[in-house]
Amino acid sequence: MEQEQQTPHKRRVRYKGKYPKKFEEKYKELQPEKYQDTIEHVIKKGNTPAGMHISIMVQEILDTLKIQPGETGFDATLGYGGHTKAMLACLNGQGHIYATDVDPEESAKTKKRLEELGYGEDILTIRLQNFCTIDEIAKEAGGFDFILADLGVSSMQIDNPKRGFSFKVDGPLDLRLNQEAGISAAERLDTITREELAGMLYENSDEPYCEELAKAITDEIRKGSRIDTTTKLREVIEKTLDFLPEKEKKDTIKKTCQRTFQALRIDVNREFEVLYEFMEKLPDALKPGGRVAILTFHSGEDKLVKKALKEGCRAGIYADYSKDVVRPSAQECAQNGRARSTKMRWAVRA
Ligand SMILES: C[S@@+](CC[C@H](N)C(=O)[O-])C[C@H]1O[C@@H](n2cnc3c(N)ncnc32)[C@H](O)[C@@H]1O
Repeated sequence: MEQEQQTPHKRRVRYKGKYPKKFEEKYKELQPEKYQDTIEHVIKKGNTPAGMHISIMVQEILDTLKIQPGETGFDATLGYGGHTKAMLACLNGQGHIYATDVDPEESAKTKKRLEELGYGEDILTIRLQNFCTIDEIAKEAGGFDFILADLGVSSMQIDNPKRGFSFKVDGPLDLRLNQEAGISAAERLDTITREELAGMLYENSDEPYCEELAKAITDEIRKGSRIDTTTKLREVIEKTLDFLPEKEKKDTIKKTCQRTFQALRIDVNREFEVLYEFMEKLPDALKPGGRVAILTFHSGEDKLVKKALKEGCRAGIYADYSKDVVRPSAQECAQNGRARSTKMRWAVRA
């Protein structure tokens, strides 16, 4: 008799209560191919399934970029690949998209996912590279007919506690888009001066309590207590703002946590520097008549993009650009809370 193949039994992830709460416990959401019903249910409730990213303003981007079969495009921020997939569909099998991301962990998963959908190297080239190297990629591609940049972080990165992006869950205070390069936010705090930290909080996220926070954080570190987890940083913020009246304390602490984490993320990933470089190189990467759409998520990014496009248009580099910002619909914001802060700007190369 043939021996029956023994596959080791894998125990279901254990969690307290009726539904899993922690990222790593959400085993159904983390296997979307197997649990499609769960994914649909989570999205319908206005949430993003663990390990997934819901692409923002997809239709508005496609309307702006007007992609035609045979064209060559660049997706500067691959992420989960939702926008890339929608743009690839417009090519209808003819043309090519180049895409970059600096996150080795997530871009490997996205590459595999898109390959399984039939988007191989013949139509899609994925590079683990910073989008500020757009000039090198444009040279290889012979210029682009369309370019998309959906700035910031993906939901997979925010929700994974090991990445340290969220003050809501405990994890190492890392905040790097690429955990294999550079230094973590905890390491950055180890040696930062009070003045430098106050400046960073103010410049990167307009933090009104930048002075108080910079003092509290650097005092804590000087006492020998490293701030190396998301919880420790949140606790210092809570203690520093404890003087606030009860009725505004909770909300202000939440907003201060958001701004502080954002400021550190911008710093460790040099987000303003690389965005500035990208905007400088953008005109030469676009073919005449080529179109670009850029999604930003905070005022610092938006100001930088707006200024570059406006000056470019004045100088005759762009034939047209978005005078007003384009926002996601109320319906999209209701379905996906993470879309609420999105602003889209576009331009057409002269
Ligand atoms: C908002 S997500 C993009 C989501 C994507 N559009 C989608 O539909 O799934 C932003 C992505 O850009 C990547 N990223 C951020 N800054 C980058 C940079 N300077 N160069 C390359 N990738 C970057 C992040 O790692 C993240 O995966």
